[in-house]
Amino acid sequence: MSRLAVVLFNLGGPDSLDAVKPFLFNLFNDPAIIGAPAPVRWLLARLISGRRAPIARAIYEQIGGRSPLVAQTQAQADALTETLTARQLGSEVGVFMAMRYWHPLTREAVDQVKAFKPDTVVLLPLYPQYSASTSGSSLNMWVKTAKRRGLKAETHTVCCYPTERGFVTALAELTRAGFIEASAKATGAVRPRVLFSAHGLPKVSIERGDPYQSQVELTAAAIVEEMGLPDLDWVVCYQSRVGPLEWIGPDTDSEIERAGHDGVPVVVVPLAFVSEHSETLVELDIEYGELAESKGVPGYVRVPTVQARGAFIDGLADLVERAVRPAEGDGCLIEAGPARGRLCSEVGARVCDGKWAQCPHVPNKTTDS
Ligand SMILES: C=CC1=C(C)c2cc3[nH]c(cc4nc(cc5[nH]c(cc1n2)c(C)c5CCC(=O)O)C(CCC(=O)O)=C4C)c(C)c3C=C
Ligand SMILES: [Fe+2]
Ligand SMILES: [Fe+2]
Repeated sequence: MSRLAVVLFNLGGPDSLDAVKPFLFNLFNDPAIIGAPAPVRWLLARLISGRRAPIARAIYEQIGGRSPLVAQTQAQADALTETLTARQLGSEVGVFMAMRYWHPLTREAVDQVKAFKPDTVVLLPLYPQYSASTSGSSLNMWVKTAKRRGLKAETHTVCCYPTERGFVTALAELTRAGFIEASAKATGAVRPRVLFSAHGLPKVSIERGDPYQSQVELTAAAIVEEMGLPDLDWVVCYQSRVGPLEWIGPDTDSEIERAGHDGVPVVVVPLAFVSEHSETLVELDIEYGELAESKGVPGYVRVPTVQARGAFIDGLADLVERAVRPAEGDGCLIEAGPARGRLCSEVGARVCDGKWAQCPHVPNKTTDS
């Protein structure tokens, strides 16, 4: 049996108030976030991070001066190590974290993986829906850094898993509990409305073919189906708009206002995050909670993220297993790009040489319409 390294991709988060500005600089200096050429991007990143830092520091002050994202990702890594070891997927299994914008950064993860001397590496984004600005950015950074630092091993990449069974089951269970809680706050025959809230994206990214929005919609529909409640009132909406560009909608805050107007309680489900951080603990819990109150929404329940719930971790383990041992008929062949001829599983695609190949199982809004 061989040595298996699994690398979890995530965004990272500031571990102190002093780290907020350099974290933001790294974020805005990412070509997947600001597409300008290097020197211009560097200047813009300096400028925007300097301007945004006091606002962002005030946000992180409300959650103890740091993001809990890395600690929660570590808990996921520990749980996944246990599950994969129990499944005997390798003679030794190591699960590592590669954060895009703050420690442990990709270069630290590459060095740790290299020291582990793996035979096989599986790259596993903690973003269920693929976007070039998240999974794509992490993957590009990994490929570049691994090459530069001399990490050589057979590598498989999971692109995305918007309808992965364990992920959907875990979120459906949490949403059902939130729905019951919100129902208790409703009067008469009024039923709560479910707001599936995802991090937004500039419209132009979708127009260029980013499958993120269509995958977010797939996740929402899968959760609704799994919940099995007849005539459920639900909508997909988008939070966390930043910058001057036009972003996809509807906005989560306008959906909260609409619920106030309609007099229905809301159940807010973050479906593009798998851990807690500023966007859930501050934006959803505090800012939107206050907005709901001021708009007369009769009840506001925010569903927790899946974190290290058993069903989700089992789902991640299934993805790793299928990446290293694709079963006969498990997927289909990727038809274009450098990954041509490779298998893709039903819940994700393989990526080869750092290039994204569209999984034919995942509808892409812009190419389908
Ligand atoms: C699905 C996840 C995410 C997508 C897609 C995404 C795109 C995206 N984000 C920005 C700008 C910012 N994001 C910030 C924080 C942040 N973003 C995500 C996830 C996605 N971003 C998370 C989980 C977090 C929180 C990190 C933490 O607290 O640990 C921030 C910084 C926070 C702030 O200043 O408010 C910015 C800025 C863009 C421009 C973008 C798509 C192009
Ligand atoms: Fe973001
Ligand atoms: Fe496929």
